[in-house]
Amino acid sequence: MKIFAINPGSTSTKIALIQDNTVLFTKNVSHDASKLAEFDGISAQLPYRKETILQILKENQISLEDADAFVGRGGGLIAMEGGIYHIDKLMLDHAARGANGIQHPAQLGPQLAHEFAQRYSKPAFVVNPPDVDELQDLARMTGIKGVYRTIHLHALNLKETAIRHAASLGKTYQECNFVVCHIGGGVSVSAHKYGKMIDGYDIVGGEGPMAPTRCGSISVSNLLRYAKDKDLKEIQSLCTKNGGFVSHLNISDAIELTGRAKKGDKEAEMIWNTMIYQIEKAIGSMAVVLHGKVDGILLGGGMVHSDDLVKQITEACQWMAPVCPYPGEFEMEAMASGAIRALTGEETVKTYTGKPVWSGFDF
Ligand SMILES: Nc1ncnc2c1ncn2[C@@H]1O[C@H](COP(=O)(O)OP(=O)(O)O)[C@@H](O)[C@H]1O
Ligand SMILES: CCCC(=O)OP(=O)(O)O
Repeated sequence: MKIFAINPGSTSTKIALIQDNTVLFTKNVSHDASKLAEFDGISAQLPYRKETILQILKENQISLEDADAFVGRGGGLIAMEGGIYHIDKLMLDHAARGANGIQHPAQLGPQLAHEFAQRYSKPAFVVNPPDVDELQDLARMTGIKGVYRTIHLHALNLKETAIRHAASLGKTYQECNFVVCHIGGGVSVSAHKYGKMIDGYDIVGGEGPMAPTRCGSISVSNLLRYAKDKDLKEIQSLCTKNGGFVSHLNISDAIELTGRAKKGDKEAEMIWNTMIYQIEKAIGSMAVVLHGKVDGILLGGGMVHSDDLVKQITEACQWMAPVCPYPGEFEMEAMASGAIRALTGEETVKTYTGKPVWSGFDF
């Protein structure tokens, strides 16, 4: 079966044509930040991202006529169970307007997959979007009455990495406990207990470790002091695109940051080591969530290509469980294999309800 997968990210659009387990064609287009800044809101980027994809297909003489399904990374959706979802009218509406209040390019995924699927009259799916919420009750409560936690993170890659690592141990995802991280443009750290992601962070809401484009957790009073004479939008953008490395040095590229550190830039070195330190602390807290019964600490994402990052995390965390690096991501393959499971009937396809998967405590 041939699947066309579309993964719009904060700085890139990744596409792949995958047949069964073989990647026939893949391309990662980086977008100039100033080009993306021209658009007013994420959904306004849709025609530009679509045109970019059509151009690549044309240049590489790729036909989608015989694709069996189209799959997009989801986003902008109301908290939902993990799984494979039909892209329907309600999902499209929520993705287009960012119904969860977050603006992230992942919400273009369903819209793009739907447009291609319509063109070729084929089905369209979303697999484990960032809005997957399988939190245990204890992870939902906060210290403010009426305010409850929900999470937005790299659910697709976290779950796929866990599924693959479990298989490498001769087990299923449902038989293992893992702390799983995605260390890329955003940084996700999560606890997976017997096939459910029971805790994690809202990495577009200002939770978790600092990341190249995100400020991460910060004390409320520090933030209020900082925000006193600033616009709310400016503060929100620290949580999604202008925090972290960008706030400090106006760059998001970890290769450049570590390059500067190697040349003796003490500030760059401190920022790099601080991010890693915060990731280590987050891993420790997720190991506690699992009561120390951890079959592995799995590291995915682009920055896991850095030997220094893997070495530091391994030294700090290997006393808890084996640290296993998976540099890069399995997002394209995860989307395609989800679509194949949907087409073969191996996994039931869910319908997006637009209602939060959790609606409050009974007390
Ligand atoms: N060899 C490397 N060393 C350090 N950082 C790297 C390396 N390769 C890629 N990266 C960094 O990984 C980040 C992008 O990760 P990626 O997982 O692709 O992002 P996203 O989560 O946005 O898809 C960038 O900051 C990039 O500089
Ligand atoms: C919306 C959460 C997923 C995420 O942060 O993705 P990127 O790292 O690609 O921006």
